[in-house]
Amino acid sequence: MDDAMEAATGAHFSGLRLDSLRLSSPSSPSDPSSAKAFPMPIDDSCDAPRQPFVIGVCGGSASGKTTVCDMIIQQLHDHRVVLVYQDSFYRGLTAEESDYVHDYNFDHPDAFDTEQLLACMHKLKNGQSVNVPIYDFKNHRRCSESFRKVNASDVIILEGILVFHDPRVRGLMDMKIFVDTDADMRLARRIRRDTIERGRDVNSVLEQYGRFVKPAFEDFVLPSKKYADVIIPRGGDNHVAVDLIVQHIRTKLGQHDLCKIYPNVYVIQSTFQIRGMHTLIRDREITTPDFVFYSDRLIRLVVEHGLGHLPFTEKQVVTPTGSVYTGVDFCKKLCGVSIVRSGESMENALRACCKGIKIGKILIHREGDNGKQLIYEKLPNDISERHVLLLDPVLGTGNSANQAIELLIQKGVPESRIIFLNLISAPEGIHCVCKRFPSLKIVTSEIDVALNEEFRVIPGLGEFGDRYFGTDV
Ligand SMILES: Nc1ncnc2c1ncn2[C@@H]1O[C@H](COP(=O)(O)OP(=O)(O)O)[C@@H](O)[C@H]1O
Ligand SMILES: Nc1ccn([C@@H]2O[C@H](COP(=O)(O)O)[C@@H](O)[C@H]2O)c(=O)n1
Repeated sequence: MDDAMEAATGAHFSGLRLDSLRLSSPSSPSDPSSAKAFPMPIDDSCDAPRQPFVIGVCGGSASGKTTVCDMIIQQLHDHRVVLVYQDSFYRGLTAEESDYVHDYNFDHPDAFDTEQLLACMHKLKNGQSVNVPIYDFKNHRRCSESFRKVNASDVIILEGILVFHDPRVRGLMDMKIFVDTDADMRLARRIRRDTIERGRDVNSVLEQYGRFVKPAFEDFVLPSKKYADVIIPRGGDNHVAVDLIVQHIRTKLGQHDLCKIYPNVYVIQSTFQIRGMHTLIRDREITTPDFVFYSDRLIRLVVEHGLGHLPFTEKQVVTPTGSVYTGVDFCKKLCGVSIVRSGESMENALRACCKGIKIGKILIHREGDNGKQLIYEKLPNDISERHVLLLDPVLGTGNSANQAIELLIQKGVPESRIIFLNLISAPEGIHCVCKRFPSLKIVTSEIDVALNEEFRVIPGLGEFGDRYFGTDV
């Protein structure tokens, strides 16, 4: 069988939920003595709390801003998203203004309390919850007794006709969307909405539209369209545009800071399913069979993603319908190398994906307390001609990984042909490996917070090998 490989490659993602850095559960021992051999500078920025991703959604009245926001929120169901309406920050009318409400311009920037909006947005960006006023369109007043509590989140969407007008508000946004809907459509929707929901009659809607809404749209809203990163024609009817925006947000959310520093670090896209499996294997109460079951599932995902980073060539096949399907042919020259002992837990998943794959082993053995290390290896003779999938479920200090990688390079494997697969990586391990071997790829399923003073991954999952092979009595 030798190299024959039947692997299914999935699209590669580099994703991680923002809040996955803030887990808490028991930690795992790593190798303190070897850790001292490579002092590692720790980049504190990795542990800094993350800022939420802020999206501004602007457009004329009744253009479909709220509808588009609802669609985005629905599709981002596995992230915490909150919606802030600029309308909530309408100033309440004074008694005098109320007497002349038909002369009041609700579409002018001065109609909003922008200072209060800014204060709320700054708090939310800093991870604090806020009480947002509730505005009553029928009485043109704020509810004096009640507020809407908006919690800190991964994504904050700020929606309103003038959210691009003030540069300070614009400056808070990571992404700016303009909802562009025909004026006649906006007017038709506004007549329907304002008569049904906002207690107006058709005449007053038309009069307000001609006197204030249309001129303000031309003076303030339309000129702010130039600040948009994305313009959505036809608003909520444009499912393609919304899908693309959601994809982009997901990519942005998934980018761990370390993936930005080291472009060869890939974190598989986090889903509730993956978080659920991590929750189980990190739980110290889980039984060994369950630990093995869920670890195997996660390992399989990491292996599949790792295989997606191998080169492939175009291949055409004829389907049973007689048509030609243009696809790809997998890379055949590859092998696995597990770092003994815990790396052996990943071998089955690799074999299940790559039929007949050769798997070598590297054992790094500490000899007494003198810092000396012995390396035993059993590797394919022609390893220098292969792509290598290096297997170790936890990347802690990075010391054993570096020694294993060093050995592979000595054997003639180019650094760029090594893909290091693991379930959990500590930032220190990533720094250690990526600084020394910048063209090697790391594929992992979660990046943890840090190593503690005993060089254990925090929150981690304990000693993986012992838990997997049931030797943790
Ligand atoms: N694509 C659409 N098709 C039909 N009705 C729509 C569509 N988009 C919005 N509406 C309706 O138009 C009105 C205004 O939409 P909304 O999303 O609230 O606009 P905005 O937030 O820009 O004022 C609402 O009553 C909404 O149900
Ligand atoms: N008391 C008020 C306050 C605002 N308006 C109108 O609301 C429009 C903005 O809200 P959208 O949901 O349509 O974006 C704006 O054009 C104001 O004219 C109002 O009529 N009465």
